[in-house]
Amino acid sequence: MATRKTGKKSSPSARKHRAAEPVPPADAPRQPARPGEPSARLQELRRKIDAVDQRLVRLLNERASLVVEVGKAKRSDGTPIYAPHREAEVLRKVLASNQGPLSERSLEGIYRELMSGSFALEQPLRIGFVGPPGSQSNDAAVKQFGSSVDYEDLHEIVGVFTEVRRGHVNYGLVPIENSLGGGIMETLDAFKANAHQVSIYGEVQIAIHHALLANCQPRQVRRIHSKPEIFQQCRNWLSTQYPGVELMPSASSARAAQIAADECRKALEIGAEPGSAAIGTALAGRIYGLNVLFPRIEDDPNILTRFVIIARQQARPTGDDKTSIMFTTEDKPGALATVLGIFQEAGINLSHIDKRPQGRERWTYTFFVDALGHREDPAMAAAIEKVKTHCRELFILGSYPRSRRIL
Ligand SMILES: O=C(O)C(=O)C[C@]1(C(=O)O)C=C[C@H](O)C=C1
Repeated sequence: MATRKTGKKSSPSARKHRAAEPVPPADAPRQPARPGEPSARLQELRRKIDAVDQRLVRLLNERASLVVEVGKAKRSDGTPIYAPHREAEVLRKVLASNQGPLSERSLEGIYRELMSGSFALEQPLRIGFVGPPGSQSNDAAVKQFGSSVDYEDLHEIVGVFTEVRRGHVNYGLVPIENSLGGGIMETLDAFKANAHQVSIYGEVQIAIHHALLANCQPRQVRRIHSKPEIFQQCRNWLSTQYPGVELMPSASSARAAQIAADECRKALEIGAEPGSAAIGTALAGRIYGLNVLFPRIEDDPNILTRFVIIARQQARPTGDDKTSIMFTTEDKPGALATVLGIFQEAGINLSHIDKRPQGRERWTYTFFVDALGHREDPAMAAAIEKVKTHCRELFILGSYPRSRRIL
């Protein structure tokens, strides 16, 4: 109810007769606002946004109250806090109901952050990643789990497996395949050593973008730090934009950002011109205090890295899943073809295959395949049982929702 200057509340009839503040129609000639002053139209639109925000805050907290109850229910029946099948369902329903103008990418980003907040309401989560902070893996973890969980730099891929296995982190995120370089052998080897205790619980596809980061003007750049393979991925851009610059190899793009920031700071302390830059993620720029001079300088804008989320739990079916299987075949001609043929006969599509030396006998291999479907699907379960009869060893690394979007 409106309150007049006296503080008394006005009666509905009195309000009815008070001349409402004129709201110019959308197509009215724009009243020239005083310099620096928003126009009447802009002010009215902002008032409407404020009113919508009030409703949104109420709805978000209504949703959060339900999530608190979800957390209690999960604790009483031991259901995992992070539920990728439910996350996939929430995102699918939300995006299906989106009529715009908000883009799907924006709406997904909002909901990922909303679900990150849910974790904080249900139970604080710790996510292990391969650092240093600002690495591509850190960028992928934050894009997947949002800002309301704790992150722990476990330095090496094998360290993420170890800490997930020990329960020191709830989930881990490790790179498994890059569209340029293929399979990440440290991850494949880590699965060979941990297949009993760690499962693949989800997957994340990240578009890899490299930015030139520095605290100086573009023309002042004299040396650029980064990983050798990142210099390769930006070779054409570097040769046209910075043909004479000194390229300084570093162990990681995040470390490169740290070094460039330190060199810039030392130069400024002695009054010298800072000339150090790094190629890394925009996240690394934010962490180490470097500006993005040029975003997306990679020669190929379609580089993707696929990460897997590892856990001590198994993900439930969603109807759109993948099953990753690791196996060594018998040492006889055509053994691998026989295994692949079993999936083909079962009408199961294989989306990925990779191999690593088996490690015990020379020229024997451990194979990794991704089959479309969940291990609980009858056709998949039957095919896997048949494949086992042609393998020395077979481990199901995990069944999990297929990643349908690139973050
Ligand atoms: O429904 C659940 O299991 C929740 O934990 C809630 C919720 C959500 O915010 O919608 C949060 C986290 C997810 O992994 C899935 C969904």
